Amino acid sequence: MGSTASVVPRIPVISLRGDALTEQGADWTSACRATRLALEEYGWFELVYDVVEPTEEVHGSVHGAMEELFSLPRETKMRNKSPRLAQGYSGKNSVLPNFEGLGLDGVTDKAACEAFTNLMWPQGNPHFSDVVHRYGLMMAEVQKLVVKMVVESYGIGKEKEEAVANSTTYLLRLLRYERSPTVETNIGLKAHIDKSFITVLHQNHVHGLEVRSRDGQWIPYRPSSPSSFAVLAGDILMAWSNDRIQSCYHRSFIDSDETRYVVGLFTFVTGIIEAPEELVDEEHPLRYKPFLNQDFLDFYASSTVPDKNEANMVKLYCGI
Ligand SMILES: O=C(O)CCC(=O)C(=O)O
Ligand SMILES: [Fe+2]
Repeated sequence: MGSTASVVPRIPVISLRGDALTEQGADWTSACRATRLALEEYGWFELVYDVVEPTEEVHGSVHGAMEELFSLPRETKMRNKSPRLAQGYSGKNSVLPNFEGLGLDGVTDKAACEAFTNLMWPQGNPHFSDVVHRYGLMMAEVQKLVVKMVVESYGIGKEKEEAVANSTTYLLRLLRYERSPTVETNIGLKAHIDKSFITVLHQNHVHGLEVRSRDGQWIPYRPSSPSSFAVLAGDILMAWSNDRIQSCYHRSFIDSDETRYVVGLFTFVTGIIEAPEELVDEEHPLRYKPFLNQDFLDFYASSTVPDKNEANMVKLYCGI
């Protein structure tokens, strides 16, 4: 029997295949409960989503598309401009020397994928547009499934799930990590909390993500299969759940000589964020005033609090 003193906490792994994917399936209820508990206790989990075939081809196609995208000249990538947080082109600068990212808002909409593609390849690149659109749709399905499981496990009315689903926006971020030869640091992204509702991440075979546990230990993410997604709770989910779910604090590194590619789906909600009444009771009094996701993002962007990555920004914005 080993001591538990220095044991790194395990990450919850939830596998969705076969029966567990359908409401009628025998495992559905336990999968819903496991998902909710993982988000409540850890703020994230690994989801093995074994429903897309052939696995290697589906995921490999998007990594190939990213390779093609990031090999474009910097001036081309910089055409993807946005005043919004994390939506334009970022990285390969003194703040983020080992990182590069491009945002594609509205990825579930084919026209948005085409517009992004045409910005990068004015002569057109239907293959890229198609691959990214299909991958975005799949990730959106993953996100919807997670919302459905959480809502069901809390016993919240179906119309609330629909309300969330109908007002969700889908920002796809394509991320690339490569050790810069001119800097000492191996940091990819400094520790932070996503300002999203939910973040879904898929990486190639190169590791780098770490998530902080409640007792302050950094847990390295080592996906157990190529079909694994990391599902992270963002600040908006924390507020919506009335603090039952905690948003998760994470960071990334690049230690490898190989390039690390990550596809991230960051979802946001356009309507008013307000905890469902089922999540408010004597033991859990209302913790946040109703607010708009975009207003919170604007507040975050303009805030001058000393370390806004560490601070509980949503509490600061509308906590009761
Ligand atoms: O590189 C990763 O796995 C995480 C990326 C991330 O945290 C972000 O883009 O917000
Ligand atoms: Fe993040």
